[in-house]
Amino acid sequence: MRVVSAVDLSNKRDYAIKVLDKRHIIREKKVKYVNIEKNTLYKLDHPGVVKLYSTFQDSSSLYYVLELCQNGELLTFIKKLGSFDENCTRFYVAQILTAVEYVHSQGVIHRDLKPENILLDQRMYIKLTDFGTAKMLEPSEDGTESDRANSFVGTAEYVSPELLTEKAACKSSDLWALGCIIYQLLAGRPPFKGSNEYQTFQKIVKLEYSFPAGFPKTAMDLVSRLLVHDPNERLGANNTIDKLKQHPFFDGVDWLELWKQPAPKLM
Ligand SMILES: O=C(O)[C@@H]1CCC(=O)N(CCc2ccc(Cl)cc2)[C@H]1c1ccccc1Cl
Repeated sequence: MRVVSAVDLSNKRDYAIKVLDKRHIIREKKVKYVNIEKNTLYKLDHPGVVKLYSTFQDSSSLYYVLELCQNGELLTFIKKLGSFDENCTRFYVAQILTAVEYVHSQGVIHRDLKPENILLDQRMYIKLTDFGTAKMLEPSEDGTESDRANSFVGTAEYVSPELLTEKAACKSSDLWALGCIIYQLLAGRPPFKGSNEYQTFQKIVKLEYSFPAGFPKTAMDLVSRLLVHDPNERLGANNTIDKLKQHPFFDGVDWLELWKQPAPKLM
């Protein structure tokens, strides 16, 4: 998969064009994912979700014309700065949380949330991307977390226990990933990291992680309420994301101004 930038000469606007090689898609048996990404992205409309403007194809490739996120991946900034301070973490986690809340309200589970899939635009606001592995819940499936989607495993460090044991994701799986992202923003590394994928999976199912010295208390409490084995027990599970927003870690966040106020200076 390649992403090239493009300019629409009629309106001088910048776009990102995601180019997928058809042979590769067929070889990787991902034909259904290209449809999922298209249908999901066309359906979603939120400042924290990358916009899909159009798709086209030629004999060798599929093209997705997407909103350009000038500042690239959140992961780049975590690597550059080492970790975020509490104030910046609070802002970015609040933005990610409202974007995830919106995506879930549309009956969609992202299933592969991670700092590489969280892009930053010109204003340094977040935009969720890479919905190729998202799952659109059938209306009947949108019940408690016991309603599962089917087999797909995300990226090792962020995958939830239920995805490893029961091969099925639910909205709460995205909350687990959020817990991993909060930890990583403040600690500079994800909570579960083995020397290989299998080691990482073992740590996840055994809930084997600890907080580094100096990890802020309220953030520690929040992360420990998200990195919980039972998907139903995670803070915000079963469509109670408001309870998540009320956690003391978010004290001071103005949820109504979140997508209007200037992003904090990353330092
Ligand atoms: O759904 C659509 O918008 C069209 C419909 C017509 C069409 O042929 N395609 C491409 C289908 C496709 C999917 C995978 C491979 Cl490997 C080849 C073709 C679809 C398509 C075109 C461009 C980008 C994505 C998609 Cl799914």
